[in-house]
Amino acid sequence: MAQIFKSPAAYVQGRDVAEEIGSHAEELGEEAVLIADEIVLDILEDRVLTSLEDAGLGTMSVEFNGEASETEIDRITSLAEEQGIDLVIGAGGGKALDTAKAVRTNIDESMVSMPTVASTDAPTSALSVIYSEHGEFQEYRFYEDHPDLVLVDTAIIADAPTRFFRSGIADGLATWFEADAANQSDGDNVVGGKPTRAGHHLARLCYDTLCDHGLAAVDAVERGAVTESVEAVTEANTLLSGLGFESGGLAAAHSIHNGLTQLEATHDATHGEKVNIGTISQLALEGRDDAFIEEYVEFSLDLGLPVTLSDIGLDDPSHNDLTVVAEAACDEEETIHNQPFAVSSSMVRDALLTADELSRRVRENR
Ligand SMILES: NC(=O)c1ccc[n+]([C@@H]2O[C@H](COP(=O)([O-])OP(=O)(O)OC[C@H]3O[C@@H](n4cnc5c(N)ncnc54)[C@H](O)[C@@H]3O)[C@@H](O)[C@H]2O)c1
Ligand SMILES: [Zn+2]
Repeated sequence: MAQIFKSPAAYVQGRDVAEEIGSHAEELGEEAVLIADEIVLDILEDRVLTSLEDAGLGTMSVEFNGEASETEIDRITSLAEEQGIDLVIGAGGGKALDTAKAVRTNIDESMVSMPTVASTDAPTSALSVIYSEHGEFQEYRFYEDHPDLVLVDTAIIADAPTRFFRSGIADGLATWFEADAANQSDGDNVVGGKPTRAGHHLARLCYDTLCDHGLAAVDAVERGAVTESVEAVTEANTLLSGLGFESGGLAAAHSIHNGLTQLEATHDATHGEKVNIGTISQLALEGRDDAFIEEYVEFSLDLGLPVTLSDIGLDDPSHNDLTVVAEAACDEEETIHNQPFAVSSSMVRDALLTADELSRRVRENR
């Protein structure tokens, strides 16, 4: 199988770049629709539409209802078709962006992805995670095309609740451990090929950037400040993590995350928060040295990330609950089989239990 690397055509990041969207997007279409929920429209609708209109584009906005569901995608697709839209602009968190990607694919036109939180690596990818109207996971949908432009205004990112920013760091830290496992096992990446050196090394750069700048960036975002560390971590959470996971490959941490979503009690934890439990469990599954796992848990605690099952809503989960998680994580379609050794559901359940106990001990000894 060939090595494949894919990415968005352009990435623009900086303080107040939302106001420049017109100059970056003017070649992409003539009639633009902005898809964002009420909170996000409040934050940027005026600025974004004015900039697009100044660049000569026609504009409209559609309020996103909050769920990346088939019904919502169909509703917005019909509106876009009626209005002759040829440029879809998605703004918000992962769900708004995943919805915009699906609408863009339905109408087969251009797309700008505008994350307003650095909470996941969804902004740069060519896939959507689709849910039922009630928020149950349904499927991954893979697309031919990436967004034509990803535009990230770091003033908006720094102003958003810090919890999103921390969650994006967890999603980004996992990227390296998973891409490295996929590389060691000669596994497949998410864009249908083997990892390139670029995919693997961008995942490593993501990890190093987060280790070097994560704590000071969280401090800055707590106060709504934009610093060079915030720029570095925003790029790591968004661009490096996105390219790293798609072109480098996923492995156990995200499969364990997907398994955890089977339990209703975890639904209040963010994507990145559940991924962090997946990462610590992956390290336990791999049999990493005690010192290495403990250092990772310490870093997570310093960042304000969850480390135990009860931190993500699972107080005292039953043996049966953890078996459900572990079995879902080991589904034959899951990326956990990119680990460089055979993985069974009992190994995953025991890794979850071990990671939980180890993290509890590290926290108690602080
Ligand atoms: N497609 C991919 O490659 C990919 C990758 C990772 C995660 N995901 C998906 O992304 C989703 C999770 O995304 P998420 O964690 O961003 O959460 P989300 O999209 O569910 O929610 C984001 C929330 O933040 C609010 N918000 C956005 N910007 C804000 C701002 N500047 N200030 C205040 N509030 C703001 C929104 O109103 C919304 O309530 C899940 O559905 C997950 O499956 C997809
Ligand atoms: Zn993720």
